[in-house]
Amino acid sequence: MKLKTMTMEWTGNELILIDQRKIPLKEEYMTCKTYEEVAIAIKEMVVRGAPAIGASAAFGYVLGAKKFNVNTFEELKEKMFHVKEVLANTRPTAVNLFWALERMEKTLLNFGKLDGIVEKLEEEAMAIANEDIEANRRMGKFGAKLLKDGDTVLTHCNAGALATVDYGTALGVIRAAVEEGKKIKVYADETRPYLQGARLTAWELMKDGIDVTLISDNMSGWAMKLGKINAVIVGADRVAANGDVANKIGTYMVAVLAKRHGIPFYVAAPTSTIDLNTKTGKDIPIEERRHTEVTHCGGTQIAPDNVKVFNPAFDVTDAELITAIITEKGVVYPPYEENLKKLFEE
Ligand SMILES: CSC[C@@H](O)[C@@H](O)C(=O)COP(=O)(O)O
Repeated sequence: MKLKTMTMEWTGNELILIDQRKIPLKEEYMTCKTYEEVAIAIKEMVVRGAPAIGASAAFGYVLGAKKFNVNTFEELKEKMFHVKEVLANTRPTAVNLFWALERMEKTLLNFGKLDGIVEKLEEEAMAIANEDIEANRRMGKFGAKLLKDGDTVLTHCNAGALATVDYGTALGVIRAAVEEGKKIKVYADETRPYLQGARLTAWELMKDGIDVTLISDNMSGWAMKLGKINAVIVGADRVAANGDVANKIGTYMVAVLAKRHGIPFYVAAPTSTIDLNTKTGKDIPIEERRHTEVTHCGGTQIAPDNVKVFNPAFDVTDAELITAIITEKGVVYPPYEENLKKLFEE
């Protein structure tokens, strides 16, 4: 079983990830042969973006199962509880990570025997990856209907092919609209402090020949006021049952600005990102990352030594600021509590 996209390659024995820390200056790859290496790749953001993290963790789980020379299924089960824990203890906010690991563990437990388990787990990881590509394409088709020829879309962070197995969520919607022949321009927030917009979104869209203009985060309000933006589309790391959305830090600010200017604010997220077990945004764990992400830029110190820093990697946008959530099962409008639940009932 094999899979190869721009973001990741599964060879059957290893997971090869494009090193997203190096883009756009270098195209380098990290080869993970063990589940521990996959955990490091997720934690250090070699791979990032909710669905890409989920699929990588699933392949990491397979690498874990391959590693152990055990005699009984019980022994394997014990070892795999640990593998799951190591992979889960990497990044707390994106629910796709836990969703994928739960799915892998359920497959293991349901299979219940040693013989053939690695193949079974590999099949499941491949399904997770392929379903993500399929979901993004479907989301793209639904979302493209919300855009008209000539629109300029503002996006935040990178919710593109690099953040997923392929095609992207927010950028998937833009790609689909462009594929339909619509002329769409994109404004990409640089997305301080980690600069996923400047480094990844700009790179990815330019590679595809999609018209992209880079702005720093503090320019989005002014760009809206000047009438340059027709819609905002972002991805999500976790959608709570009431429709609150955790996404890259700065998303909330953009949503407030969009409301002020009467611009539709869309979230594109597969159902694997919707977490009905998390009631509201208040219950979503927000990752805090190292202070050097704020005090340094491209390796250069830009702030005084020992300055105090607050570096939450995500924020929560209240459901009331969100015009619609685009999923692979269709576009969901308020009331979210009721309508998100329906997605899982069909
Ligand atoms: C399709 S990806 C959606 C989100 O995961 C994305 O917008 C985001 O916030 C990524 O954060 P990151 O910290 O780069 O993993």
